[in-house]
Amino acid sequence: MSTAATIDKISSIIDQNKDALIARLAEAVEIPSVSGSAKYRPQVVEMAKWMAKSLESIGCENIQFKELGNQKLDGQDVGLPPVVFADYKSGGAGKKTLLIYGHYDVQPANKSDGWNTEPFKLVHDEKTGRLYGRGSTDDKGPIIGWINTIEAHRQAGIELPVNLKFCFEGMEESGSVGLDGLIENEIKNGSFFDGVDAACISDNYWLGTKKPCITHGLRGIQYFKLSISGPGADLHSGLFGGVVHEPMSDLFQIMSRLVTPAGEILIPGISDLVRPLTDEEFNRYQIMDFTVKDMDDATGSSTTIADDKEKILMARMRYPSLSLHGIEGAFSEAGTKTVIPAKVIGKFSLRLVPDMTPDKVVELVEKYVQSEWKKIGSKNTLKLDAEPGGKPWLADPNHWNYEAAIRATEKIYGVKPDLTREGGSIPVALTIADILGKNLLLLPLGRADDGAHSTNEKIDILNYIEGTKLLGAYLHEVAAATS
Ligand SMILES: C[C@H](N)C(=O)N[C@@H](Cc1c[nH]cn1)C(=O)O
Ligand SMILES: [Zn+2]
Ligand SMILES: [Zn+2]
Repeated sequence: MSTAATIDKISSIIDQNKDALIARLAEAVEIPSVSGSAKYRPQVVEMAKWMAKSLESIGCENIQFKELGNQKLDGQDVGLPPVVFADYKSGGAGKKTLLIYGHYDVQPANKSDGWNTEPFKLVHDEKTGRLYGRGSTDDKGPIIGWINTIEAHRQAGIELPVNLKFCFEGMEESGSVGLDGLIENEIKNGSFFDGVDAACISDNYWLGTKKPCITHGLRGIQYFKLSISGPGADLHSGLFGGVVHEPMSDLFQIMSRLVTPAGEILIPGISDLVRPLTDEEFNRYQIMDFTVKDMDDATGSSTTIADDKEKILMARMRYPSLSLHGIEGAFSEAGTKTVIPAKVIGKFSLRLVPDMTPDKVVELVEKYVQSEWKKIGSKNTLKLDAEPGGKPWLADPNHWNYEAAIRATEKIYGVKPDLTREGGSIPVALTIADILGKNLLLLPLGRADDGAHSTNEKIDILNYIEGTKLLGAYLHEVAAATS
């Protein structure tokens, strides 16, 4: 059978399976595998077991739970969720082997954050053809897409044209703690990664809502927690307002000196680390199929800082950013409590681009925050904690892995995909690319307006089903590619 006929046959089985594939995603969404909170750790482990069971059901072998030890979280000592390794051995000599990475953990979600539906229940909106639920697009839909496509091959009696090695982690949304070390150790002492020819991750999004893309870069991330404490307990502002240095006023001072409302990072030395823009790179932004409206649709507003396409694209893909995320310990409920919080923790992060490194960023931020703190002259105590960082990643797209993904996209969607860089971060990407020394590609399923990390996260059924077909088509195009 020709590659095109095989892809058609697999695609028609995926279409027939549609309801079952939605039910599979629903099962996964119902497990609240939130990695960032100690309270949900048992559910993250439950999700690892669910993954292992699903991988076994489609014929994977050598399924292993790689334990990573413990971590301190929310003041407790909790076990890290395991990394799930599995092999899909297709048999037959001379087949390529692909490493597939994904994550089974999710960001936190509460209905009270502003969700229209229960976040850990997959809700099918028949009118729009959308599936709402935490993890639907980030990253449960995509990782289940791999399972779906293998299942369709087995049902069609078509051998997979490549061997697969799966690496699914449960800590991606919380800094991928322990994963780099595990991979390094496995390469030194184990054999799981032997024979890998290239790698693919499906864990990002199209640039807009209509046109697929493939992605050759990610920003890195460095997250900070800035604690300011002073009074021995929360105080009455009538009795102590104007009398003591207030932790919250100090924190606002420091936080407001990190970034301007126009997004300019105020920390000296950061912009010097950014790789200069070349004409060739600028040309890539000019030809990307993207409008300001696409960004407005994705944000549900007209609030872009820049008004032209190239500046918006570069702000997301090639420049660093600094975002303020929240304040722990501050009064945040409805009503008018007149309290002076005794301790507040400001949360902020920087997205990193080539040639920034987490270590260098931590050094610059620490130096700046300490110097600003001295200027404030408060008697309170400041402590800055840096979370584990993730480096940026940029790949050369002139590789058979990318050519295969382009052809697969053309077959499924009938268009040549945009070649993009992603603004988000996948800390392990650089490890896979550098330590394994193999080409890595990002092949997204979801759209820009999916609301990953946000309220009402969704994946369109079209993206989930066509995306499942795309992953299958990609495997066939990889097999057909001349390396
Ligand atoms: C791009 C990927 N789907 C994702 O959302 N990654 C997270 C990773 C993260 C979260 N905290 C630390 N790293 C992201 O980019 O925020
Ligand atoms: Zn993700
Ligand atoms: Zn995410």
